[in-house]
Amino acid sequence: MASQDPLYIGFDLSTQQLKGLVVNSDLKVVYIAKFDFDADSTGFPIKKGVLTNEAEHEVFAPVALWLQALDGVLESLRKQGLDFSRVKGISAAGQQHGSVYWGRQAAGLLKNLDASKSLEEQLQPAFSHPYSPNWQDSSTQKECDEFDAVLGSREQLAHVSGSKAHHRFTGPQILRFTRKYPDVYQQTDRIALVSSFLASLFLGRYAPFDISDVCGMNLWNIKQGKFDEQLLKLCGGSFGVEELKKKLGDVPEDGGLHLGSVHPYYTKRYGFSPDCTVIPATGDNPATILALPLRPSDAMVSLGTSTTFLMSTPSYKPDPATHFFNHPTTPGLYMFMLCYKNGGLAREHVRDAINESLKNTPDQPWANFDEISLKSPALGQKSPGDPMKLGLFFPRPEIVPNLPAGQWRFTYDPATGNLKETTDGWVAPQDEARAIVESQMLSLRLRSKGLTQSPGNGLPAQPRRVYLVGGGSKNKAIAKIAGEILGGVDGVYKLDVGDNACALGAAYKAVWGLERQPGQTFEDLVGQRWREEEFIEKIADGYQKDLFERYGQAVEGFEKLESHVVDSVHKSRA
Ligand SMILES: Nc1ncnc2c1ncn2[C@@H]1O[C@H](COP(=O)(O)OP(=O)(O)O)[C@@H](O)[C@H]1O
Ligand SMILES: O=C(CO)[C@@H](O)[C@H](O)COP(=O)(O)O
Repeated sequence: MASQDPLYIGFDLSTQQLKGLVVNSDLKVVYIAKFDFDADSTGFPIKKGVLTNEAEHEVFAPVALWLQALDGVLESLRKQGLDFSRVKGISAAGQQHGSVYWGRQAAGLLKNLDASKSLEEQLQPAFSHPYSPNWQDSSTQKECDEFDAVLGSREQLAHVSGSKAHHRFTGPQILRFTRKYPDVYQQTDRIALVSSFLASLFLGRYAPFDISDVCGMNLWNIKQGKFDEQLLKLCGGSFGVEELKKKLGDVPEDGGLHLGSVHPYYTKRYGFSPDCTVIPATGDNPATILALPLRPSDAMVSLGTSTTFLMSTPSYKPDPATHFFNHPTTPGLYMFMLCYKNGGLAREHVRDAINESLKNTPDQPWANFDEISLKSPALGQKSPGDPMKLGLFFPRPEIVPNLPAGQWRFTYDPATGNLKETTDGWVAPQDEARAIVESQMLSLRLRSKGLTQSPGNGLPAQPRRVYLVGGGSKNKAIAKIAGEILGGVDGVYKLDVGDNACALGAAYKAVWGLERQPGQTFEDLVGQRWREEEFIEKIADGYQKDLFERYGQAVEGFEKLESHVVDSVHKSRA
């Protein structure tokens, strides 16, 4: 490859870090830089990337932290030797649902960015509110009840917007914001999503929302392709629809649109070419499905701070228990998603309890967790007639199902259907290593069964392949259990850049945006350049008949268990 061939950068502004990843036109990764919020930032009292106000169930992140991180990542790429003048396109991914509140000075400050100062030094006055509500926030129950009711039912809201109301979704968050900070709302010139905020920083002016990420707001009417007037009316509250529309801006349909060139801040400070083009930034989950030419029969499980289950599908089958978004690049396709708050951090909880109980934290902190989960029998059954051990492990309030923080442990006898809430027979924390992974995977299997199909040969419905991405995809013990439960006739795979899949998807979006032929789809372009042998690795078997059937029985027990816990929690609240 000639040294002047074009390069593309994808950024990933997630919960715990900002990453920047550079690829060439052959889709090969040539540079990676990471700014870890807890470890690398200065001046923010954050933990795992966020601040919390437990009294109001609020979780939020300081926006200035992200400004510091962006200069940090660009500096790091410079130190690694990246020649920024070769970068032809930029795209990005942001943690979904988070909102950024630009104040009246923002447009001027963005336009006049001064390359002799850092972004953090000059942009702090640009925000009417210094914090971005985070996807882990659960302060909006009242607003969610209003969203679920406004179109008649939560089913109808899911039908229109792709999801029932969720605490973290931007519409309910904005409505609460109008009530908690009415003056600040009035002083807000523009509301961004984390993704469009990042694109705005590169453009030096407000960037529009992306066609996929806009579906994480409970405001976008997916079938009509526009904001829903009734939902806007509710969300704008006493300030009205027109005021809100102005703050939200337009949403272009084309995920590969050329939004404009990078601001001179980046040409002067880092040596970007003045014609480096900014392509719409999308959500971190939509970007993740762009990390490979995903087929409708494949499933992706992102094991990040959240656990998400992702599929690309031509069928729109909204349901209050799941999410549908527009596909980030391809009209006519949708992204199906499940999202769990208790993903990586909940697994870390069990990992730490195990290391503590063994009074031994190895250099590889997951070693004990992995060893124990692999030697524990499936479902805790030492012999086939034993009851199955099933549980829910939620150190934080959960989204799926909507439950407060807590731990619930059961035994289930599939022969009689008998489910018993008990800790008898459980050895804590050891039994929890396998049980927490099983619990997370059983929930995914339960909720995705409507979208999977039989791969033929009389085999039961299941994904063709399961791709693991995100920080946890390095973990082969988790991969093995995932394959046993979810199946996958072709096996369980991880991407070569497994924990950077989201930034990779954003970088591929930039390649597609700049290099596509007229009418060429993302799948076609990436499919042609994709080199499977180099880019992915099979890390575990998928479908194994006996285990798949046994876990099929466990799914039935798990479904009962969840409704039992949901009922008892709701009764105790009533
Ligand atoms: N070897 C491992 N085994 C299991 N989980 C891991 C391992 N390494 C990292 N993780 C998990 O990855 C999570 C971070 O994933 P990442 O995708 O980078 O996060 P983000 O949600 O910020 O994008 C951490 O919370 C950690 O629990
Ligand atoms: O809320 C969701 C999806 O609905 C989360 O998946 C966020 O998008 C943040 O994810 P990570 O930081 O775990 O990547």
